[in-house]
Amino acid sequence: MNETTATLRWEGGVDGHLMLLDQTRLPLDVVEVPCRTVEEAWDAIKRLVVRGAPAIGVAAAYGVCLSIKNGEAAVYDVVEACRYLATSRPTAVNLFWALSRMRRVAEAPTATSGPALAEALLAEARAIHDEDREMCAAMGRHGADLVADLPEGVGILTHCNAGALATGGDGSGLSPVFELARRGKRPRVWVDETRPLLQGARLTAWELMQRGIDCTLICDSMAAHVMRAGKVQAIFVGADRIAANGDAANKIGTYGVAVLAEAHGIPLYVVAPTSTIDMTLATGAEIPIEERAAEEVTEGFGRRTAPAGVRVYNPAFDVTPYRLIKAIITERGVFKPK
Ligand SMILES: CSC[C@H]1O[C@H](OP(=O)(O)O)[C@H](O)[C@@H]1O
Repeated sequence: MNETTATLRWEGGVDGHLMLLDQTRLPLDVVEVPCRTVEEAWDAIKRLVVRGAPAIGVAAAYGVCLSIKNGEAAVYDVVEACRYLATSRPTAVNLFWALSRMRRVAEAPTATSGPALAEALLAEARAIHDEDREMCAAMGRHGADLVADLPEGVGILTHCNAGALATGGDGSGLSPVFELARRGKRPRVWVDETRPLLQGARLTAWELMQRGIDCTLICDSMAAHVMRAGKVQAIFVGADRIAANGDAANKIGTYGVAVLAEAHGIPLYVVAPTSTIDMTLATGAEIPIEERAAEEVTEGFGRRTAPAGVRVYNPAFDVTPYRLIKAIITERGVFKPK
């Protein structure tokens, strides 16, 4: 399959709407779905139709623009849209960062209303999207530069999906992998399937195969064996929120990968735009961790694999302490947690 459909895009002008590549349908179907109301945008974020911290932020910014009616925007509607969209998912700080930018447009002392505010809101959402594209490219360069001395055929392990599907551009955690491939390094990627929602199996493997990059899908439980066999020289993951001390929240299972990485002397790199850094939180202990429905574990993708009524704990993220992170790669450069 060689599909190149944008993760998300705005169609039309101030009376336009948001188009999303429905990530719940991948890899079997490449389907775009429209969001024409703020409520539809909320639902798309909640159900992971669009997902990944930067992509959630960009989608929320466009979601605020869906409060525009007949080409006119009203401050009250914008503020209400921001409040509502902020309740969709709690962990990815990019969501709140993007919504605060949109709200500032409406509440600025020089703010306008009606058609002028509508144009200003759409311009801000487009700016957030364009900036994300640029950040993705920069993270790819910085990440590839950091591991430039690794040999051709370097083994890289990934967890979850931090590719183009998780951003408004060409990815965060996967961006250095794409850049290494462009530089002829022929990376060999070991893709954690990433239970329970299988973002690795469904999305990362799909993205890598789309680009002809060597990848091998493994169950999460196989990562230790693969590392011990010397098949992994570096690990790249994304992040949903990074605290001031460098602790990073990412998809559940990342902390376990980080502990395994330390045990095997393999560097683990977190790749995230600075919009993912939350300086209001001193440590990762304060990062809100989303808990999701039990059915994602007991009957993922419609097939029951656990007894009815079994108790389930389904945290969608965990926190990797900074001491297990070799470096944090952002669009502004590489930071090594002290
Ligand atoms: C580039 S951020 C990607 C980040 O988001 C994913 O979570 P979800 O799929 O639930 O949105 C995962 O934590 C990825 O690392």
